[in-house]
Amino acid sequence: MARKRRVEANPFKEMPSILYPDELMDKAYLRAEKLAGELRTTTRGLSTPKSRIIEDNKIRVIASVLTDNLIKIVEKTPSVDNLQPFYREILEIMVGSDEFKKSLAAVQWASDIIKRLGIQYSRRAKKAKSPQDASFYRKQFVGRVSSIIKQIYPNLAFLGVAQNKLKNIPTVKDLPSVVIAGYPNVGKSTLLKTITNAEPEVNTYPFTTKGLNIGYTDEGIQIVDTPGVLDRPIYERNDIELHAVIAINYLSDALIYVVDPTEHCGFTIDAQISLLKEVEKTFKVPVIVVMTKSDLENTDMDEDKITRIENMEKELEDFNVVKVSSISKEGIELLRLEILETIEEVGLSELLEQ
Ligand SMILES: Nc1nc2c(ncn2[C@@H]2O[C@H](COP(=O)(O)OP(=O)(O)OP(=O)(O)O)[C@@H](O)[C@H]2O)c(=O)[nH]1
Repeated sequence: MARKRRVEANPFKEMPSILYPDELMDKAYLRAEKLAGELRTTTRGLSTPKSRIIEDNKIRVIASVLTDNLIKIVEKTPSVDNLQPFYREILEIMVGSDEFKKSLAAVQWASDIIKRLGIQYSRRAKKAKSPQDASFYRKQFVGRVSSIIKQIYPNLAFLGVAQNKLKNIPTVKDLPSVVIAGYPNVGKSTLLKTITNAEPEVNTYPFTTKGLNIGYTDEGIQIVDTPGVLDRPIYERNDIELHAVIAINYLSDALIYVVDPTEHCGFTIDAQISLLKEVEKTFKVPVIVVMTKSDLENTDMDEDKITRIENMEKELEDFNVVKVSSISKEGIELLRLEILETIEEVGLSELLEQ
């Protein structure tokens, strides 16, 4: 089976900090004034040629500071179309890709137009008939560029917020990855801790308020628990959650679906099986079904529940099923082996740590 992804380091890490219109104009203006000061000390009086030189230089410095800052934003921000699918979904979830694209285009537009105005006004200042004219062209230039910068204020503000949100999203390592799914309270995070023998890294992905929990097995398999993402039927999800499901889909080489046959989780076996089928259909990767809480297997049993469990066993005939208890550790070693075999089955064993 072809691997779906190669997730690289966070592509938004290089995005520069975004200056706001006033800060940007101040920066350009200060640079221009500094240069003008230097030029003035090398000249005496304000003859027409000298004033032309000063105003022309101010215009060129302002244009270049502004365009440099704007173009840096465009160049250091990954283009939406070249993003890997996983990060494209993240972008959609966190800030909205359409608005992101639109804002970058606006910044590019402003940079182009300021560059053109810079050339135009520098020419005018150079040809000015008097110091007053030269200064008038420079002021007109400053007025025009500051109104352009103000015009893209919403776009700069949007990119500033986006940069803040996106710069710290953690990298999901390019290791074979198994995603854990199942209703709330079935024992997913306890299982993750048990099979990875470590406190998982809790990465604050914005999928839900809870983030992603990631742990690593001794063999170097990445196990990803996705609280709030794969824990209820598709029809109950909003748009953002659907994008989260798609993003997680790009990460998963295999799935562990956790079923709690004791129903202590508060969800019926039927509901759990039906979510299993939905997740299996959506992800199209091998699924290991883990029947958890096996230490409680024989508690609270009545006729009804016994029938439901028997039906469940029939429903799960086609699945690879492992019974485990995170408390007594029953089945844990078997599950580890199953995971390893599944990773080998999907052709990813060469990615395992030696
Ligand atoms: N007896 C028993 N209890 C378990 C086992 N695994 C988990 N539990 C308990 O079940 C409850 C839910 O476990 P969690 O691991 O938090 O479940 P979860 O699926 O991660 O829940 P969410 O974070 O809400 O999605 C906790 O009280 C656990 O202690 C098990 O194997 N045996």
